[in-house]
Amino acid sequence: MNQLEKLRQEIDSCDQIIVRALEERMKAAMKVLDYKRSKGIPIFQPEREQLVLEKALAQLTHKDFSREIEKIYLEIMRNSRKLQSKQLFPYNIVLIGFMGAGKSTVGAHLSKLLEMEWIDVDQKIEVHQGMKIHEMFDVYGEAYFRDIETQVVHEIQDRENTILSCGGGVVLRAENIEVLKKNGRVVLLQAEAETIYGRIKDDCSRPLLRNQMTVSAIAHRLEERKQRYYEAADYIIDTDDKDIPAVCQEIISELLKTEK
Ligand SMILES: Nc1ncnc2c1ncn2[C@@H]1O[C@H](COP(=O)(O)OP(=O)(O)O)[C@@H](O)[C@H]1O
Ligand SMILES: O=C(O)C1=C[C@@H](OP(=O)(O)O)[C@@H](O)[C@H](O)C1
Ligand SMILES: [Mg+2]
Repeated sequence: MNQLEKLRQEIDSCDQIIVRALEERMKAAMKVLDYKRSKGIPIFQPEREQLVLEKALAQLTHKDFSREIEKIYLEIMRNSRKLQSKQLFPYNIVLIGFMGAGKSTVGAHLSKLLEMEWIDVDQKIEVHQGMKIHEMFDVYGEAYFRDIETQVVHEIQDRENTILSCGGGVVLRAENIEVLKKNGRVVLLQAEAETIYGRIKDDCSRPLLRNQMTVSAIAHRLEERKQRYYEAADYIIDTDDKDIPAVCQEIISELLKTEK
């Protein structure tokens, strides 16, 4: 055996240890998951990941490698979250609610937390059409936008284990909700008109509120749509006075509470 082969053997034996250890780690993570579920303990705890990372890095004898090992560890934990999410949420998490309820922001945050894929329907429409939503309303009108919205909803219907942030008007067509419910559970994010106003008053990207950004105009439109939101919702989350991480934790615990 030449020198290179001997050195490669060293790597091979390291790989054997790594693969075995990773497999054991994943099995242990699954056991922790089952235990937490049975006791109703929050499953995704970002602060715990930081501790795990610190403990792992403290074991290093060669501090020169700490940056690389840290990156590998972050990846291990990212994959662990992904594995757990696949097990816990084999369906799509569909976020609906009025403009400013937080569907897009919560979707992005949930996606990082759960390491699940995320589609923002409005963003997909913008890419699809090569223009902003408000331009689409101006140039082609709302009816055209609604048709594209329905088209995109159909395009994404076969997805699984994905977070889908919808536009506020997705409930206006029963067909959209029917399609989204095939593989998804619908979570309604709620907020009072005053809260919504506070969140979006300076944002002019929402054409339906462009010339009527007032609490009463929001309250009026909210009232018009309320029934549709409630009918579509499998879960309802109030978001007033909750920050984004708190809304995400509540969504997760509500979804896990009930096996529908
Ligand atoms: N729970 C919340 N607490 C504070 N700000 C929020 C909350 N949810 C959303 N926001 C803010 O409100 C604005 C609109 O949120 P967005 O996610 O675009 O809503 P939507 O997609 O439902 O229209 C953003 O600036 C976002 O940061
Ligand atoms: O409520 C609506 O009818 C709409 C909501 C918007 O999305 P957000 O709810 O994410 O703002 C966007 O789809 C479009 O401006 C129409
Ligand atoms: Mg949005």
